[in-house]
Amino acid sequence: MNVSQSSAQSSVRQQQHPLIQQLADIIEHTWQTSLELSPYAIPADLGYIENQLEGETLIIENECYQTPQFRKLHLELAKVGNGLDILHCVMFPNPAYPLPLFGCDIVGARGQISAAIVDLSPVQADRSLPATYHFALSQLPQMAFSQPRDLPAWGDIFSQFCTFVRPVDATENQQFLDRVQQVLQIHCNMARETPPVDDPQERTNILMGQANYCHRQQENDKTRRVLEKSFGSEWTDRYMKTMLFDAVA
Ligand SMILES: C=CC1=C(C)C(=O)N/C1=C\C1=NC(=C\c2[nH]c(/C=C3\NC(=O)C(CC)=C3C)c(C)c2CCC(=O)O)/C(CCC(=O)O)=C1C
Repeated sequence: MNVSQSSAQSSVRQQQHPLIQQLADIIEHTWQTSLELSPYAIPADLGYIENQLEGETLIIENECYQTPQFRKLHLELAKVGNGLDILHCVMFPNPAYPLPLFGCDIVGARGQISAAIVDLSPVQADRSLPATYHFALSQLPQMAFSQPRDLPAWGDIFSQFCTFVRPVDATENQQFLDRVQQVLQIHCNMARETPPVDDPQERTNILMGQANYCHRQQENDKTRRVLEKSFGSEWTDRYMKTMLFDAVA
């Protein structure tokens, strides 16, 4: 099933910022070529969402898969009116695997990306990444971004390797794209090589780490406000808890 081609052809990404289009294609291509994808059923009303409010159309497109190592791969593209373009991506490991959480968020307004973040976030209680990841990420080439951004308080869930920037030109857009591709490829390669854990306590620790990540991400009021404006707080709360950041614990 060549999903990436079909989804790339008929996707909202054609109406979004080029960096978001390229990132969505790269993420899909890397998943297709590095992981054994299976379908992941999402509620029929949440696959493609279009909402008109005060003349402004909000379009959300969700794509989900699963693999032996990942209970959910989620790629979401959203377009708010003709102003806001968003790419959201989270890879939730199967809690039997001691793997970090890959997360990526790109927000663009009127042709300028204002927030671009990519991270492999630890689930360990001491906030450390597995040594193999730490080594691989520390080997990545240093990148210079002229406008690094400060993380909000809930951003203590991100690792020391987190890239959070406002890319200012085509060179920095390309650098960010390269970084996402490098991080994603490391993650897919590591995931394939990582055996599941048997120890019940270790599995509990993984579940707790994922739950913490999801609960902290739900503190992002920038996301909440955009969704609430179109769908109200009750819908938004359910959406953030069941589609964007659904903890299994
Ligand atoms: C892996 C990390 C990560 C993941 C997975 C994630 O979902 N968010 C993540 C991070 C993150 N996002 C941020 C900001 C914004 N997010 C949105 C909106 C949406 N983002 C979405 O995914 C969706 C659902 C489609 C919507 C609607 C807007 C509008 C902004 C403001 C843009 C700006 O400041 O220039 C910030 C800065 C928060 C701050 O400074 O307080 C961080 C750290």
